[in-house]
Amino acid sequence: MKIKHYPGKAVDASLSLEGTSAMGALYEANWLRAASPTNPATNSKLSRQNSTAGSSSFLIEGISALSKYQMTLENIRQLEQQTRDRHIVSTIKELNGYRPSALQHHQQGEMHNGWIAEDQDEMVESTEEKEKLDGVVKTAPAVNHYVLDPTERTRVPRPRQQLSVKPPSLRRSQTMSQPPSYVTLRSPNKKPQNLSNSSSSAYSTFSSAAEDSQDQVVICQQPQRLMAPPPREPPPEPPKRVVSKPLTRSQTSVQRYATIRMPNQSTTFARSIARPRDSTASLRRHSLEQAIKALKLQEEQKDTHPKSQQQISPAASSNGSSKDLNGEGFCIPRPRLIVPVHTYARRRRTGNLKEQSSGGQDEEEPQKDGRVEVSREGKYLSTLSGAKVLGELAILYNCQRTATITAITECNLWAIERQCFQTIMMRTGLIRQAEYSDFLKSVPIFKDLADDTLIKISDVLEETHYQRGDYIVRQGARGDTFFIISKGKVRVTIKQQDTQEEKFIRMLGKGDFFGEKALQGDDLRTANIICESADGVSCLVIDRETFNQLISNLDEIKHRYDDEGAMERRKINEEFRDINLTDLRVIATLGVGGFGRVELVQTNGDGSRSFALKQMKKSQIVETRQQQHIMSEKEIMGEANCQFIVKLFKTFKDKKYLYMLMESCLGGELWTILRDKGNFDDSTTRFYTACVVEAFDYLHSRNIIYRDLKPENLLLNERGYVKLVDFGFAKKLQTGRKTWTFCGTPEYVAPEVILNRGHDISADYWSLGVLMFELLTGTPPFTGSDPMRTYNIILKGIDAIEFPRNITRNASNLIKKLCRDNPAERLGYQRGGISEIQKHKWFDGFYWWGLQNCTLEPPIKPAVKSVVDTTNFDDYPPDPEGPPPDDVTGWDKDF
Ligand SMILES: Nc1ncnc2c1ncn2[C@@H]1O[C@H](COP(=O)(O)OP(=O)(O)OP(=O)(O)O)[C@@H](O)[C@H]1O
Ligand SMILES: Nc1nc2c(ncn2[C@@H]2O[C@@H]3COP(=O)(O)O[C@H]3[C@H]2O)c(=O)[nH]1
Ligand SMILES: Nc1nc2c(ncn2[C@@H]2O[C@@H]3COP(=O)(O)O[C@H]3[C@H]2O)c(=O)[nH]1
Repeated sequence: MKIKHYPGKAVDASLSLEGTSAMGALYEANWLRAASPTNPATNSKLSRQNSTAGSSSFLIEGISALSKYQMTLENIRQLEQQTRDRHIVSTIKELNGYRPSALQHHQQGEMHNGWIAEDQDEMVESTEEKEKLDGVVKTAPAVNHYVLDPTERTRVPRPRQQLSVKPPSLRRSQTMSQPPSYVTLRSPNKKPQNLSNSSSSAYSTFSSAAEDSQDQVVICQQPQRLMAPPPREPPPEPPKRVVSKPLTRSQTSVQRYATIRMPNQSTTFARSIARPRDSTASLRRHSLEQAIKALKLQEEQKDTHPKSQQQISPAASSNGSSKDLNGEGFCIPRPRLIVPVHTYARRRRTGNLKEQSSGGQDEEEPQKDGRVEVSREGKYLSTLSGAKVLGELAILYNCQRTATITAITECNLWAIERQCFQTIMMRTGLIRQAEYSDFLKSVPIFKDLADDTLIKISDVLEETHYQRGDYIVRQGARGDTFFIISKGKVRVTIKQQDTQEEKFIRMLGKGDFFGEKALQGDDLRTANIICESADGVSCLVIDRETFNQLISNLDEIKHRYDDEGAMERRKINEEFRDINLTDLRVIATLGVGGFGRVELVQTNGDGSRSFALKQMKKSQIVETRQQQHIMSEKEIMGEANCQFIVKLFKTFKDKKYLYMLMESCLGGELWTILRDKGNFDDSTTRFYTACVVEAFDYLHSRNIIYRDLKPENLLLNERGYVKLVDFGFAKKLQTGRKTWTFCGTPEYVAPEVILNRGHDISADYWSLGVLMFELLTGTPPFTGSDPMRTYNIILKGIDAIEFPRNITRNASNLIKKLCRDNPAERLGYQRGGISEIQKHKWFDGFYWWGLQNCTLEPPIKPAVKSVVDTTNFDDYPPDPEGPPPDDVTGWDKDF
């Protein structure tokens, strides 16, 4: 569920429980008045002209309707549970004004007059709508309105992150000290409020609307402010009104009922104006119509079993619910309904309202159900008849009537008073919340969650229903929701890459969940979920925000549907679960990085293996504002399960350092070998480049950008295979999104990074071209005496670079295709993806399969005599700086 914000007052969304006792008294008074034969309201003529129905018939009907309604409150609830239409359910839920969270939002909202939230900007699509909302913002107090939006929307690109600066390295300027041009990207400014476009029409509560003059009975009337009314004859004198001044909020419903029974009157409740979208409106209407149908059904049943009819006294029905929600003696107040019947006279339709919908049969049609016509701004919208609900929008949004309803035949309408309606919603909502909590508690993965967490979840979840064969989730689609199956079975399938056929994976049933992967990853669904049960599937749906806050940390959720690789990875990590820092013994230093040293270590009890322990000074990470990068490094390396990426087994921390325990690669850095050899031949370069292509394939298919390719970050294992290390700049991107962090190594950085145009995985293909060039020649193609000069050379492009003769034509062709100025033109980034690189002529005959299975013989076999042999590494003197200061600020709590 997403939170959408509507201007206006959130009265409907914020009914507090304390209010119910006062409300109870009000209802009681209303009930008595409605039931009393001397009630002036009931004595007044019904809207049917010259009706002989009279007050007594109305009264009788009113009382019996009242008791029936009280009996059928539960019906509404049952309807909510039974209905298969997900819109109905979500809508009814949406109507519930009971949520404590909604109340809080409302209270906050009231302090924020005149705002439009970002979400709202997204929601309002047309300028016209925006303008109207702007107007609303000015005139109406703020409201928080909760809307389930089933469409999974796109996100706004993240603003550029802070300039990333890593400390200088020993050998190469590893990261840019300053970008050449630094442009701070800000979040898009919030739309300025258009205060001049006020929509606060001084709309009279009982304005005698234009339609009044047209011999029509207007039941609800839309304010006329949006359209200049056509010139008309002056309206005839309106009939004398029972209530002549506008109602205020505190006035009782009895007074309002008195007014609504006025014949030939338009009845509207003037409040702040907020115009809900029509789609939402129609959803709501639909749900209420279903509710009324259920009421009717029950009534019919009662008619056929008259003995079962009981008249419920207000005292007996007013308080107490069948369900004690919390077991603490709290009873949900049972709302009392005042259901007077309003009769509206049938009138001939006039004006510009569309005729054809009724097929001109109005005159002849029997009067059985009654029909009304809906129009807006003078334009015909629809004709409603029999068990349809209308007038709910003004109540829900506390706004002026959004359409005009005109009786076109004789109609009997049942009216539910605002507060009563709200109470029904509150009550049914609370009952449902309790049911959801109970259900969640019965689901094993949630059983250990705290009660208040379960309540929070039940508070926001939405129930949806699907028919057999429906794709609940489609692989590749964007996803923003998490599902728990409450009824039925679904089938999980995954499209095969080669055949595109859907492979059956598993069945999921009641209590199972799905949809977590898109929320944890890059938004995209990784499998299809198809409704399997003949009688449909019901799911409880949770929005991303709630998922992240309350559920995502559950281990079971994270790993239930791990693919093979992830499972294997987890097993590996399990192995290291019990290893502590104190169990590790330092053998020698393997390297020095930006934040500290990398030591070769062994565990105390096991001399057969060795590990690399990267030790990073916390104070230095904070100084250079690299906290986020370090967290990302841990996450990406800790999850990666690729033989071309160094594995991270465990992390530790103390007051001064963060530690990463990794697999050790004792063949040394590719940089060292390159330095010693000067340059590599074509085939050696091909092997190492291919290893990187494999690593990139793994990362890019997960939408992870690496951003720090260079020979220093390529380590050889004892066999001579190359692995990517140092994921300090790696980042998981949202699909289709770019990132703006200025980072990398000057010689390897792509032009769009320098120009701060936003970059993505295509920047890695650029650096792959640079790597090829450096491996083949010993020097990167773009090399200046300082980073600024280097950037200038990069911006001149690869075509300005002279290729030495030892670079073959195919190699130079591939380098040029990788180092295209335009990221979209780079090989690997186009339709064929990374396979385009693998298929390039330069790789002709390369044994990719052998590489992937590690059966291919590497070109250089490093000399590694034992698991503690560090001869392939340079010698490093002890750290001259000594230990860093403590950092106990806690930023690293998740490390
Ligand atoms: N798993 C490992 N096995 C062997 N040596 C390693 C390993 N990890 C790192 N090293 C050595 O330590 C050096 C520094 O490691 P790394 O690049 O991860 O640190 P860093 O602080 O991120 O460095 P940089 O400043 O280059 O970004 C590497 O270049 C390499 O020589
Ligand atoms: N805005 C709108 N209201 C409609 C439509 N069809 C029926 N209605 C009903 O007309 C009612 C007019 O009063 P409300 O705005 O309270 O609630 C409105 C709806 O219940 C429609 O297409 N648009
Ligand atoms: N990728 C994957 N998803 C699965 C599997 N079994 C169940 N699922 C669920 O299918 C869901 C499809 O949408 P998501 O990718 O969001 O989350 C996925 C998982 O919750 C499986 O074996 N692999």
